[in-house]
Amino acid sequence: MNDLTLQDITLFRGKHCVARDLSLKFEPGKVHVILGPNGAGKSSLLRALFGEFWPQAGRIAHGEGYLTRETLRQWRKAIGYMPQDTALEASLTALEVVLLGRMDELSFHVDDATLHAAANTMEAAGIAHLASHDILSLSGGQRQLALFAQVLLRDPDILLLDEPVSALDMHHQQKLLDIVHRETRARNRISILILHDLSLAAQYADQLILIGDGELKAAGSPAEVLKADLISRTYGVDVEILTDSAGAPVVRPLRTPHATLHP
Ligand SMILES: Nc1ncnc2c1ncn2[C@@H]1O[C@H](COP(=O)(O)OP(=O)(O)OP(=O)(O)O)[C@@H](O)[C@H]1O
Repeated sequence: MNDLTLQDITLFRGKHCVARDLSLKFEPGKVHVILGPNGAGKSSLLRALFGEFWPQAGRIAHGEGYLTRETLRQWRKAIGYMPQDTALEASLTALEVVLLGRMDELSFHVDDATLHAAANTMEAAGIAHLASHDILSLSGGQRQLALFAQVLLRDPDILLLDEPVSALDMHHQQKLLDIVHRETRARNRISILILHDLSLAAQYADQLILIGDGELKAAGSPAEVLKADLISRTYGVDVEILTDSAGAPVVRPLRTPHATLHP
C-alpha cells in the first residue's frame, strides 16, 4: 500500500482560501485526524481527497496515481467516504443502507456472502438489532452508525470520515473509533478523520493535523501538536494540557473569568 499525499495544494471555497501550498502525507496503517476551528476547511480538504472539489493548484497522489477528472472513477473505488451531512430521504431498512456500501459491485444482487459481511459489520458497530428497522425511524446516532457500517462494508484502502462521532454517546464514540483504529492496523488502511474533540483525537490518532486561517498550524504526534499556546491561539480559547493515565494529552478549556451574571 502507498502513501496518499497532498502536494502543494491550494484550495478555495468561493473567495475563501482554505489551503495554500499545503503538503501532507497520509501513511497506510495509520489513523490521521484533521483538527481545526469551524470553517477552517477540514470538510473541504476531505471532499477534495474524494474528488468533489478540484484544487486551484497542486496535486493529490496515491502511489503512482494522481487524482484527475480522468482517474476519478477508479480513484473513488479505493475510498470509503462518510460525509458530515448524513441526511437520508429514502425509506430503507438499516441493513439495506449498509448494503449500499457494496452496490457498485453487486449490480443490485445481494449474495449470501455479502449479506453475511453486512450482518457482521452491523454487529461490530452495535446495530445488528436495528437491521430491519426503517432507516428514517432511527435516532441520529443510530443512523450515523449505519452509515459508518456502510462505508466499512466497502473494505476501502482509504477511509475518509467527516465527524463520524458527532451524534454518538461516549460508548459508541469509543466503539466506532476502536473499530477504525483496529481495522486501520489490520488492513493497512489509510484512515483520515475529522474530529472536534481534541482529547478524543489524541487517544486514537497517530498523526494530528491542525489547520486554521488557510494554513497548516501543526502536524505530528498528539504530544507535538497539542500545545497549550498553539491551541489557544488557533481556537481563541485558553486551555491547559493535562496528561491521562495512558500518557495521552487531554485538552481542557479554561473557563473565562466573567463578570458575575448577578451583580
Ligand atoms: N458551497 C460553498 N460555497 C462557498 N464557500 C463555502 C461553501 N461551503 C463551505 N464554504 C466555506 O469554506 C470554508 C471552509 O468550510 P468547511 O466546511 O470546509 O470547514 P470545516 O472546517 O469543515 O468547518 P466545520 O468544523 O464547521 O464543519 C468556510 O469558510 C465556508 O464558509
